Amino acid sequence: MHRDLSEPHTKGEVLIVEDTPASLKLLSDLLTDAGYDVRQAPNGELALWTAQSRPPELILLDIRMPGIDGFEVCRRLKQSPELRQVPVIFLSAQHDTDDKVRGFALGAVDFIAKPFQAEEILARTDAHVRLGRAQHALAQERATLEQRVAERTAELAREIEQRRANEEFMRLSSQVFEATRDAIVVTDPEARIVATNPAFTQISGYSRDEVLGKNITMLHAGEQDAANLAVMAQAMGRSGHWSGELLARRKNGETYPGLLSASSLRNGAGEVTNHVALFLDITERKAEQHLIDFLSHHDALTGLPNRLLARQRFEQSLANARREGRCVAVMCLDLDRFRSINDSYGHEVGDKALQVVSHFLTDSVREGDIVTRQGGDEFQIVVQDDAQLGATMALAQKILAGLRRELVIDGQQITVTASIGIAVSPLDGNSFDELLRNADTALYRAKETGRDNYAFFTERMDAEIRDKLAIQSQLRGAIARDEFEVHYQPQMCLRSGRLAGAEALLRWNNAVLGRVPPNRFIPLAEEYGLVNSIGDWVLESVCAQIRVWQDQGLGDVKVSVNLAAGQFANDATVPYVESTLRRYGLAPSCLGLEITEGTVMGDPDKAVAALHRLKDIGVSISLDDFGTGYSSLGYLKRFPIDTLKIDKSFVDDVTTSANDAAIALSVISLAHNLNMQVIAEGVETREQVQFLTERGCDEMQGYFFSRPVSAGEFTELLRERRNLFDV
Ligand SMILES: Nc1nc2c(ncn2[C@@H]2O[C@@H]3COP(=O)(O)O[C@H]4[C@@H](O)[C@H](n5cnc6c(=O)[nH]c(N)nc65)O[C@@H]4COP(=O)(O)O[C@H]3[C@H]2O)c(=O)[nH]1
Repeated sequence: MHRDLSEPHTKGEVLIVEDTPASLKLLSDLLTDAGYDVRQAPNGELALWTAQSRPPELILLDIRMPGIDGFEVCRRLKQSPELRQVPVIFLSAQHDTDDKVRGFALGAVDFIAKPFQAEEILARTDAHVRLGRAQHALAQERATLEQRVAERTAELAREIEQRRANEEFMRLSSQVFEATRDAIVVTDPEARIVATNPAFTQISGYSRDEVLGKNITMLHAGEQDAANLAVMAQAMGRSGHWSGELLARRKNGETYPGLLSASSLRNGAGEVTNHVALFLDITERKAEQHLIDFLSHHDALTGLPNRLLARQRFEQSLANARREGRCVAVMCLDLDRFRSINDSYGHEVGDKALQVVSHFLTDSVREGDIVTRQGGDEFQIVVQDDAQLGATMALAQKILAGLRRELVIDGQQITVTASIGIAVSPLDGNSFDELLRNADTALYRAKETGRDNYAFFTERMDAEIRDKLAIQSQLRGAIARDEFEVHYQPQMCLRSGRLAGAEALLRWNNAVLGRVPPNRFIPLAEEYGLVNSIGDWVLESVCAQIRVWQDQGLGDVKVSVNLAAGQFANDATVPYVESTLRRYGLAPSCLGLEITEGTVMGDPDKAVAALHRLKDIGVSISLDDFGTGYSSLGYLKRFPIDTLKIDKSFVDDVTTSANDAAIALSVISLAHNLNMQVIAEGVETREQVQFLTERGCDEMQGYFFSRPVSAGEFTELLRERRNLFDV
């Protein structure tokens, strides 16, 4: 309820408290006339109420009044916070000193003695109103000042708090810079190093002083990782930030993978002031990652690839195999009665056995083959092979034989056998899962047939392969066991009607396999590398037999011997033929060599040279199966061949098929044009004989004249000089 005195519009507002109406009027009129705003109160209670309702600037207070007197009014005024400052002038009798003392004690500012003197009243009123106003203004100014001081103090306190917070932040930043495990490198805009932290020294091996002022690229691995560095430089130029992996180099020259986060700092004008690089040595993290990758792709017990990785590699193998026209075989291998190993020796030994087996398998396969384990005692092997599946079979046998040998684990001997199921792509499927499923089916068959065994998924293949395997194992000892015999098929000269010679045909009679036709075992002998020793044996037998016939006076019989592709390609064949003829004292004209069209056309240039070497010995050469392949006439001219042999397949229908007749005829005229002889094989009927005779064929052989017969029977033929045309 303070009045606003900033712009006083009266001389002052005065409350006059006087119980004597005449005095009250006198004072009131006097002051009103003097320009004061006057309020009146005739007793103490009203005085307090009036003052309370709006504080005056001055109170003229009579002391003696009925009810509460002036002293009490003054005392109460001084107790009121709103009115305490209002100056009080007591109105009292002239000489009452006690009143004055008491009045001043209560806070009065002055006394006006009765009877009133107008000038005194006006002077004192004026003085105290002015004084009050001055004091009020002073108080207001002080309050404003105090408020400003308080505001400034608060502002300063805030500034101090802000500065303290900044300092705390700086202290924290510097602690972070010092204590962080990330290396921090700060450079100027030209990438020259201006600051580093201790982690940088720890990671790179460089002290701060060693790198200050140097270009930050000195910390990079260089050439090996140039591409990444270029990517980073580009990103920094574009966006001012890059994070990723870089290969860094330590002071000792060692490189290490770092995880880097680089940023450019800019000033208010947007210019780059610094670059900051944070990086971590992630060598260990990488190693852990590799381990995790390894474990997620490998079996933890054996370290072999797991199904996931095996499938990936299988896909590659299959793609390669398709490109090269090869096969991919998938084997499922299961250790027989493995549970009993666990039961008898404990799981620890069982685990070790699995590890030993996995090493053994890994050592047994060829590079590029894949061995995997998919838990338990089951292993899978992916084998790259050709259509003959020789490598697959050899591997299966090698594994079975190798495992059969006793394994030594922790000093204990453990016998392990295995069963193997095999499926082959493309015949048995083209996906890893399908082949595994089929190999698994084959595995059950291998187990059913007595374990320690292998089986193919396709039964036909299984039978074929078993058959091949049996031939292979029997063929090895066939010469030693004297199981071979040479039969001779007469070859007739059509002009003279006489026996011109014979073709030597090999016969194999094996105790286990019985009679095996040469068409079956010769290609396998080629495959297993046995054809040279067998061929040598045939040549030796034939030469020995010719020697016998000559010694028996049965004439110069000319015998044609079949030369296998392996023999033809073998450099040792020519010297062997030569030395054998010499050993038996035979003229080379006694011997003919039959080479198939397929053999010479494989590599015709090489064949020309090889044929010349044979021809130089003096033996005659005939080209077998002529017409079945694709002989180039150009080469035929260059081959030093004596005789073309019309294949049985043309002879068969020579009298019934115009085509075959035309072919036979062409072969005959071609041979004659090239100064070669013609012999037809597989002649079975009189009509064929007649047809070929009429067309000028020189010689013939076939069941019409005689089947291939033993040396003994052929000796009889020679001796009797039987006319075979009359059969
Ligand atoms: N149906 C029928 N067949 C007839 C007739 N006349 C002959 N043959 C058979 O036809 C084959 C002819 O022999 P090749 O074309 O040289 O074909 C031979 C030859 O390529 C190969 N061979 C036989 N002996 C040897 C040998 O000592 N060394 C080599 N490298 N290969 C041999 O085995 C093949 C088959 O020989 P073989 O089974 O003895 O079969 C022989 C023979 O027994 C006939 O009128 N009708």
